[in-house]
Amino acid sequence: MNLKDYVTVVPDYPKEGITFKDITTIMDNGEAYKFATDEIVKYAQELNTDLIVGPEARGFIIGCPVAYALEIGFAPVRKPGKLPRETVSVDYDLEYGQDTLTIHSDAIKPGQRVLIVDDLLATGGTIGATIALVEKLGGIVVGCAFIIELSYLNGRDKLKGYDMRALITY
Ligand SMILES: O=P(O)(O)OC[C@H]1O[C@H](OP(=O)(O)OP(=O)(O)O)[C@H](O)[C@@H]1O
Ligand SMILES: Nc1ncnc2[nH]cnc12
Repeated sequence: MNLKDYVTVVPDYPKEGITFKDITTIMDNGEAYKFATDEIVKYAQELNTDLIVGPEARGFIIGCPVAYALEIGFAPVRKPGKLPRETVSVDYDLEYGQDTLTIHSDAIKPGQRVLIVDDLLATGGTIGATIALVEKLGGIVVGCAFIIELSYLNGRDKLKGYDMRALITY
């Protein structure tokens, strides 16, 4: 299957000059959504993953079915004020803004092999912050998986030394 055929490219969203890659047209096609999930499941198996960690909101859409298929846990990374118990947090930059991410302090057991899953790698800010959160809690980041990588934003340069897998590259 050519997964790229299922991505919808939206010019000038959410701001002029940003070319938005919309994955909802992967998700609303059962075959494409399963194909994308299965590819990440295979990658997670190669890495002997113990736990999936995904940033809100689109990291949940991709990460949760991967965790379900592998019968392992999923730990959510969320924007501030959304997790009810003690958290750790990290500030980060986006392609179009700035934000903070948090995770429950007890979400990861020290030494757990964590695969980080998100829909898209752009500048790498979100994944850099998610890596920092996992490592603060003593987790081992074994890899990062995406549906899409925007290689022209050079996100990988910020994330040297980490194994990365993207299903589609622009
Ligand atoms: O590599 P980066 O430059 O950090 O950008 C990638 C992130 O941006 C988007 O999320 P966004 O923060 O827009 O939140 P959403 O998933 O809640 O829409 C996307 O889902 C990634 O998580
Ligand atoms: N260009 C883009 N398309 C979709 N999601 C994004 N998140 C950050 N940049 C994005």
